Amino acid sequence: MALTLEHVSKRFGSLVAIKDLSLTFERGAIYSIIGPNGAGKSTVVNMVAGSYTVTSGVIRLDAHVVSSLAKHQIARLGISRTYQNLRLFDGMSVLENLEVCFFTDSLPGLFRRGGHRMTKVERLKRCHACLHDFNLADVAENLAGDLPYGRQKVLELARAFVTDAPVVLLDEPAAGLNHTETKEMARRIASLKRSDRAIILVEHDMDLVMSISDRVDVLNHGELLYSGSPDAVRRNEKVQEAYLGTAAELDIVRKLTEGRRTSGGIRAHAGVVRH
Ligand SMILES: Nc1ncnc2c1ncn2[C@@H]1O[C@H](COP(=O)(O)OP(=O)(O)OP(=O)(O)O)[C@@H](O)[C@H]1O
Repeated sequence: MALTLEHVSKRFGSLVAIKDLSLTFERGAIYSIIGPNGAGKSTVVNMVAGSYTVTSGVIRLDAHVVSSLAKHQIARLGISRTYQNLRLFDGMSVLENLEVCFFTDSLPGLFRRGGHRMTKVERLKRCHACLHDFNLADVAENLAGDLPYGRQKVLELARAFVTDAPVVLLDEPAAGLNHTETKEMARRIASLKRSDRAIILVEHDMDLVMSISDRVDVLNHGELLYSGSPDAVRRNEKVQEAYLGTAAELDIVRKLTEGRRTSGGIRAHAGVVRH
């Protein structure tokens, strides 16, 4: 039982963002997709979640072809996600931000469990358990927009898990976090690994990626450059050449600028560090 990408390609006009990509993600593991800026990582997440259509190929969740479904149908099947940039409802409370995840009819892209409409009591019980698990119970009634950035990232994470989705896509969960918060985020994500769930993350922080991933998939120019265990990826010369050398340099920049809030993390593009 798995999420599979079978010969998936994505074009934006003349640009081939993803080229003939085939990957399988089984439940019970944490996967990371890494690669240079523009490699196609977010495009993969966006295709799986239904934000982008595929140009060719098929994406399946078990027996379901998800690549022909709308975003809210995919969410309902059990694929939830976070975004590179926070997408919380700032004017709603922390608790309400979790509650809305159960209504996909009115809010496409958010998740309602397998077509079963839970009672309000069931939903609230689940949300409160989630607040407790994610250490957010003390701010349940606060406005999401009033939380410090680090806790907003935790809330965003909690939203992806509150509905118990079997596939969770995390797009740069550590973007903009300082070193301590990033370590805490890594610990938190690792603790969310379960035999009935696949966690797939796109992340530039190599310490986080290497410390929690069961498998790392390296993309370069929209193609799979290498796939393997963190150790194997670290040792691979092609990966070092295409990405990890740059990532190590970036890590130095990140540490120097640690704790500064950014919209999409501190990332390099053609040698330019963006804030
Ligand atoms: N909606 C879009 N329209 C046109 N081009 C796009 C769109 N989304 C992505 N692209 C292009 O597709 C390529 C892959 O982009 P993508 O965002 O998937 O890369 P990435 O690996 O996630 O990069 P980053 O690490 O910077 O987030 C890039 O050349 C990007 O400019």
